[in-house]
Amino acid sequence: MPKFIVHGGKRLQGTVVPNGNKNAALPMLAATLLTDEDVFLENVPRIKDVLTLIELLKVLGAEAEWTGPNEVRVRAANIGGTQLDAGAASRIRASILLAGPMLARAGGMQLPPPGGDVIGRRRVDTHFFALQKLGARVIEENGIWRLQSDGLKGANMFLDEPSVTGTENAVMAASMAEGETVIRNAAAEPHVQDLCHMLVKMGCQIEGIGTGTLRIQGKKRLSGCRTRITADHIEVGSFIGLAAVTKSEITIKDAAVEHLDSTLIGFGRLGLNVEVRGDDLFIPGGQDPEVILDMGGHIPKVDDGPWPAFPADLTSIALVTATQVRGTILVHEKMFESRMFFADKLVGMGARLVLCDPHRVLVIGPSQLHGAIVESPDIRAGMALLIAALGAEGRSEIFNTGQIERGYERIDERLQALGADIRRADSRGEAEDASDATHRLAMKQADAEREVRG
Ligand SMILES: CC(=O)N[C@H]1[C@@H](OP(=O)(O)OP(=O)(O)OC[C@H]2O[C@@H](n3ccc(=O)[nH]c3=O)[C@H](O)[C@@H]2O)O[C@H](CO)[C@@H](O)[C@@H]1O
Ligand SMILES: C=C(OP(=O)(O)O)C(=O)O
Repeated sequence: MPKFIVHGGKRLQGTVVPNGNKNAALPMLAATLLTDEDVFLENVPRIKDVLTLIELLKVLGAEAEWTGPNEVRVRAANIGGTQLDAGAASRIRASILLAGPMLARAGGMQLPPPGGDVIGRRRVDTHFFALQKLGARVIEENGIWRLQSDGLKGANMFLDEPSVTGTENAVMAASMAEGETVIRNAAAEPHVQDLCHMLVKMGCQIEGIGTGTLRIQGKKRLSGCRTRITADHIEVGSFIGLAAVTKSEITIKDAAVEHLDSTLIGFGRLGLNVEVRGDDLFIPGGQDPEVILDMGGHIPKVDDGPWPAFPADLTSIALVTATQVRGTILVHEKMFESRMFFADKLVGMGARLVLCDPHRVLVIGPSQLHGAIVESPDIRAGMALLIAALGAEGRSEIFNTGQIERGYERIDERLQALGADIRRADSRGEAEDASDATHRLAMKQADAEREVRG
């Protein structure tokens, strides 16, 4: 099983450029199915989830190739298959994003349950509610969903919660539905906005992008387009946490600062100084941050919520950061039931904190972290543990790196470039798991394709 070996306690220094947003790349790849013309996506992160989704697009009959280190061309001229392999679909959450486009373009598909992070129950009711409102039929048979439609029709709907991927599915289906669709209580995250801007380039009319009400005029036919994925605000937040925990001076270039208000408020409560310089962030080194108390001297919290609130995906990073800040703060992750469980692993590394319940962790900092052997339970907890290891005294081993690499491209190389002592190792004699082997193969294929193209 691959692992990272880290010798922590070193100050890092340098500039890092965030990759394109994972959670935008996935729906935008799914949206390529909405047209029979070429779609070029720029700034696509070369991460495991993206490679898996490209595999699934190919199963459905699309041509897809890397046309640059981070550029993908997809042409879904002839959609052939309408059935996905359950193994591949269950490796990523985003397989469910094929539902909307396949209903719109091919009249349906058979969809196995999606995978994604094991961070608590992940309901899909909002997706099916929205698709049914647009006229789809959903039949569950032996754990597979059969989705069918004889033509989608625009509708006025209020989502029971602003589900991110649920909204994305609804928008993609509505983009080719007959007439107008209004989605109220829609999610408005930067990735939902990126997807909507792409659909507009493809010829669909959408009003209200970035708000909780989207008004979509469906089109019979959408065209190809070229579009760029915005910088990943979750990666930016992760690098802020990295700088804080390792007390390093780091510049984050092209950080899409227009999406960072709530993130900077969250890290601001942790007393961290982050300077916005144009579209870059500069985090001065050697900081000794102290929690900023609420008025009256009350204990503050970093808590998440639907956009534009502090992102749920950054709560794990906020937690590890809080272990290195003077004072007491509550980290409250309201959405997922098990995302905070990795707090125990931080305790094992020396952090002083109390896991109050599945959602709330009270952190009393700072504490001296020491190296440990740990396993990444999910993508963000994995990144938080990697950050902890880089700030800790001594040697750490982080297993299940595949989780981290679902979302962070070449993270070991990028950390090395900042001066981190991290290397990748394979424990000899141990078999790789199936998804790691597929990832390696897909990476090789992508590189070979690139070589052929010169
Ligand atoms: C591929 C992708 O884009 N994944 C993201 C997407 O997942 P995903 O789209 O699966 O997440 P949802 O927005 O559907 O909701 C996630 C969970 O939060 C709960 N919930 C949701 C909305 C709400 O207002 N209150 C609430 O408690 C839901 O019940 C659900 O259990 O959005 C999540 C929430 O930002 C992120 O963590 C994931 O990284
Ligand atoms: C939870 C996440 O991803 P996914 O929804 O793909 O599991 C994440 O990006 O933090």
